[in-house]
Amino acid sequence: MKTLIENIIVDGEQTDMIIEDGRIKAFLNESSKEGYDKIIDGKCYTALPGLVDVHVHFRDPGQEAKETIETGSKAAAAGGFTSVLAMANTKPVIDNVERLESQIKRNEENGVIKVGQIAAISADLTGKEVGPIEELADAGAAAFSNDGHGLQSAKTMYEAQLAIKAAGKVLSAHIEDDDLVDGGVMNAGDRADKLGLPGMNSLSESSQLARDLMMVRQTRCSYHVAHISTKESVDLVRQAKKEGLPVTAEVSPHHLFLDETDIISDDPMFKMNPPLRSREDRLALVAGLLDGTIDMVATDHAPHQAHEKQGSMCGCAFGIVGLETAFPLMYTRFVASGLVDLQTLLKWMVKNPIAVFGLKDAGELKVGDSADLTLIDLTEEFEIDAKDFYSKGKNSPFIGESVFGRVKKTMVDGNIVFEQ
Ligand SMILES: NC(=O)N[C@@H](CC(=O)O)C(=O)O
Ligand SMILES: [Zn+2]
Ligand SMILES: [Zn+2]
Repeated sequence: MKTLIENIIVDGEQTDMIIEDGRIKAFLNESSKEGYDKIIDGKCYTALPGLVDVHVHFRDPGQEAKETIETGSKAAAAGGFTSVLAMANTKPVIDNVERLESQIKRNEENGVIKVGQIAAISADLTGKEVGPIEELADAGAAAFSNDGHGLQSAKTMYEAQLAIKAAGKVLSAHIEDDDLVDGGVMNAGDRADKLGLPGMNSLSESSQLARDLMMVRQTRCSYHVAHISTKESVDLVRQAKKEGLPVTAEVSPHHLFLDETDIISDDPMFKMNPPLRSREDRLALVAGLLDGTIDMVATDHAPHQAHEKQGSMCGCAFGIVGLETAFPLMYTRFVASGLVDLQTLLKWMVKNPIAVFGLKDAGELKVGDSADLTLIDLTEEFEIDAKDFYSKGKNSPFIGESVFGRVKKTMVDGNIVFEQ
C-alpha cells in the first residue's frame, strides 16, 4: 500500500509525504502521481505526529452504555490521538493475567488506534493487597494504576512501589485520601459553602502524595502523578525532581482551564475527581506545566451516560470526557495565544508521554517512522458541539466554547482511522 499526501505543512514547511507499508517513506516537493494506491489532498493542513494520552477510561467490558473500546478509540482518533493507555477500572477490573491478556486482544481487535492497557495495582482496586505485578508486566501491562481509588494503605503503596520498580514499569498514582475527601463533591472552600455542597479537602491529594514521595526516595520506583490538581502537589513534584527522584506528573486540560470559581451553580458537568480547585491551584498548575514540573497533558477521558450527569452534583457521577476537546483547547489557550510554540505542546501531548511510559510510538514525523499522524487545520475556528462527538459520553463543560485547531484526518500505520 502506497499513499501520497499532497500539500501538507510539516515543521512549518509545505511538502508532500509518501507513505509505504505503514511507514513514512519520503518527503518530496514535486512528486509524480504515478504508482500510488491512494492520493490525499492535504489542503495545506498541518501534519503532526499522532497525539498520545496516557489516561483514558473506555468502560469496556461492563459499562458499554457509557463507552466501548470502539467508540472511545474513534473519539481518540477524532481528537488527533493515535495512541492511548486505558485505565483498569472496567467491570470487571483488569487485575489478573487472564483478564489482561483478553483485554489486550480486545483492545487490538476493537480499537481503531493503538490502545495500551494499564493493569490494576490491587484486586478489584480495593487497595487491600498488591496484585501479581510481575506476571502482569510479563503479560504486557503498559503501566500500573489504582485509578478510580487512592491506595489508603501505606503498606500497599509501599509494596506496590517495590514490585513495580522490580518489574521496570511506571506506577500511575490516583492520589486520594478517602477520609479527607469525606464524601465531598467539589473542592472545599468558599464556593462549595456558597453552593451548599459538601467539599473535598485538597490536602486529600497532597498529603498522600507526600507520603508516597517519602517512599519513592527509598524504592526509586518510577512514580507518575495522575491528574495533578493542587498547588501543594506541584510544589512537592518540583522538589522531588530537584532531588532527582524518578517522579513525573500529568495534568488534565480541565484543571488548567477551569477552577471552582467557574462553578456558578450545582451543575454535574463540573463534577470530576479530582475536583476543580481554587484559582491559585489552577495558576500553579499552569506555571508547573510551563516550567517542566508537570511533564504532560492527559485527558482522564471519563464518559458517562446523560442520566448519570443530571440533577445535583451530590448524586451524579464523577468525570468528564476529554479526548475530542483536548487538542483544540490546548492549542487555542497555549499556542494560538502565544504562550508557547507548537513544539512545546507536542512535548506535552506526544514526546513526554512516550518517553515516560516507554511506549514504542515514534512520536515524530521522520522518514522510516510509522505513519501515525494527524492532519489539523490550525486556522479553523469552531464551536465545541456534543453532536460532533464520536464518544458516547457528551459530558463536557467545554460545550459551546470557541476553539481553533480542527482535526481533519488521523492515520495509524498509514491507514485513515478518522476523517472529518
Ligand atoms: N476522573 C473521574 O472523575 N472519574 C474517573 C476515575 C478517575 O480518574 O479517578 C472515572 O473512571 O470515571
Ligand atoms: Zn483518578
Ligand atoms: Zn482516570
